[in-house]
Parts: sequence; C-alpha cells; structure tokens
Amino acid sequence: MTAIDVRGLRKAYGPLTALHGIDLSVPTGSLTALVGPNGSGKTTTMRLLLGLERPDAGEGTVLGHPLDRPRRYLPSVGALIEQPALYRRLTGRANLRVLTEVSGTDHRRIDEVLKQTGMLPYADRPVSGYSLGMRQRLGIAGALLTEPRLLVLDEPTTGLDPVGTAELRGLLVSLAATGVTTLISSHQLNELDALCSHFVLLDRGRKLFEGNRTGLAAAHSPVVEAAPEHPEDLDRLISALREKGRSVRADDGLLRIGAPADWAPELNRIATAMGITLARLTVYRPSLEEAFFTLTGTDCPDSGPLTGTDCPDSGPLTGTDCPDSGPLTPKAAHRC
Ligand SMILES: Nc1ncnc2c1ncn2[C@@H]1O[C@H](COP(=O)(O)OP(=O)(O)OP(=O)(O)O)[C@@H](O)[C@H]1O
Repeated sequence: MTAIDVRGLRKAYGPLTALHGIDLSVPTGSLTALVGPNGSGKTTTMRLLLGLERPDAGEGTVLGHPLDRPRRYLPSVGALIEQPALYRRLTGRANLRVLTEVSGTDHRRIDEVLKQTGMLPYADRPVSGYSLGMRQRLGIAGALLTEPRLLVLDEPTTGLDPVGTAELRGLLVSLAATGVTTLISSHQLNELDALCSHFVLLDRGRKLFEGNRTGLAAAHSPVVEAAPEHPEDLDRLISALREKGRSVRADDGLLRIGAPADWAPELNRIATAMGITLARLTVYRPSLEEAFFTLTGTDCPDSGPLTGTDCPDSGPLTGTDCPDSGPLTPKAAHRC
C-alpha cells in the first residue's frame, strides 16, 4: 500500500525547472525522508502534494485520491511547511483553539494533541516564551488536530538544539507507531538515517534514489582505505592503482579506493610487489550521508555551490567530526 503514489511530477518557475518529472511511492505507515541540498526541490514537492501549487505535469494519488483533487485528501493530511505560523502573545492552547475554529475541528482534540506532542505542561504559557523546539512541537500539535493519516513536515528540525531534535524524533517515532505516514524533509541526513525507513534523494529537481536504507547503502560501493608507511610512496601507488582502472582519492596521506571489500588483499599484494609497506588497510561501508554525497557528486557539504549544508556538527545527531577540525576519520576523509 502506498500513501503517496505519483508519477512525472514536474514544476517550473519561469525558466527554472524546480522538478524534472519525479516519481514517488511513499509506503503507508512509513517514516519517509525527503533528502536533498538547498534548492533540490523538497519544498516544491511538498507544496505540490499539498495542493498549495499545481504541477505543470504529473499524476497519481495521495491517500488513494487523485493528486489533482486535493480537497478530497487534504482533510486527512497534516502539514508543517517551514516555521509554524503562531500568535506569539497567545498561549499554546489558545493557538490550537484558533486552529480548531478555522478548521472546524472538535476542540476536545486540543488536549489530546498537546499530550501527544509533550506540550501539555506548557500549554497555558504564551508562545513568546517558547523555545524553537516547543514551537515546532506546537506546530506539529496543530497539524495533528484533524487526526491526519499523512503528515508532511518540511525541515522541522531546522534550528533545533540537540534536546529539541531528540524530542521531535521521539514524537515522530511514536506517531509512526500509530500508523501515521510521515514525509519529512531535511538536510540532516544522519539524523534521518536513524529515524526513517524509506528514503527519497533529490538533487537539482531530479530523483537520485528511492528505497530503503539497505538499498541506499548498496548504491554506494564499499571503500578500501590505505596509507603507505612512507608518504613518498603515495604518488607511485596512486599511479599504479589508476593504471589498474581503480578510482583513487588521496586525502592527507590516506588513499580511498572504490572497490569491493574482498579486493583489499589484492591491494596489499600490489603494494608489496612494488616494495611498499602499508601502514593502514581498512574497508568500510558508507553512511547514508556519504552515499548521498556520492550520488550527488558533492565532495564537501560546505564547499559545493549546491549543498549549502553546514559542517556536520550543526546536526546534533550526526556524531561526525567537523571535516577540518577533527582527526582523519573515514567520514571526514571522504567528505573533504
Ligand atoms: N515560488 C518560486 N518562484 C521561483 N522559484 C522558486 C519558487 N519556489 C522555489 N523556487 C526555486 O525552485 C528550486 C527548488 O526550490 P525548493 O524550495 O523546492 O528547494 P528545497 O530543496 O526545498 O530547498 P531548501 O532546502 O533551500 O528549502 C530552487 O531553485 C528555488 O529557488
């Protein structure tokens, strides 16, 4: 069963094509990540699915209803696009009451969604005193008022501190357990890696990948890392490997070679035959983030014009070092 099943979704703004005809199949009940750099088309995709804009082309269904009949499915959809629009002087509860009045929802839902989002203890305080995380949770509480079967959240973790992000993650997991399908966009790939079961990767308006985490990891072949004992041997080894058709990248004395895991002994033999001793020889599987940057052809999140992504330590749950500040971890080595 698919909650969202669309084909050939296309949208242009004047000369700029924001979406080049993408297909999406979001499984019912899944927590689906919509991942991509700035300008890749995440928000546009969500706006089209929510009927906020009309696609230039494309068809399909959302919750079993035709995409071009959003009024049929929107009553079962909750959405948070960018920051929630809240009245700062009103309390959280009063904000939700306004929403129930606008949407005609039973106001008895208010306490339920406050409880569901962990906001009940703060419900009677003015929103002006809320942290960013509390505002996001209140925004999600608002999106839950109509008991949606599909939740669409555009970068809900932006600006959240580690505690706020962890709380939001907990909330999304508990919602998924109730059968709600959630489509969530973010740049913070490692965070979604832990959270989501289904992944859609966008870049420059095109879909690069859709599938589960295993499929995504498989899309990025293992990497063999090696470092000669003597740095002066580096260039010779690189030339030899390239002559054998291997893609090789050198980062501060460490070679990163695209090759299957069982090729590592062969590398050892090649080096030995050349009289080179390897001080390091390891194989590792890429993280979701690395697979993504490989697929997009982006080397370093803060160096490419299309990424606009901050150093990984801006994401509280990545656990990676900032590429130029930490030791040469596999991740740091690969990324910059
Ligand atoms: N209303 C609009 N008018 C003109 N161009 C637009 C409009 N909305 C989006 N775009 C352009 O379409 C492209 C995709 O934008 P979109 O906001 O969907 O990307 P995104 O992946 O959500 O990016 P971000 O992470 O920065 O929010 C961008 O080049 C953007 O500038």
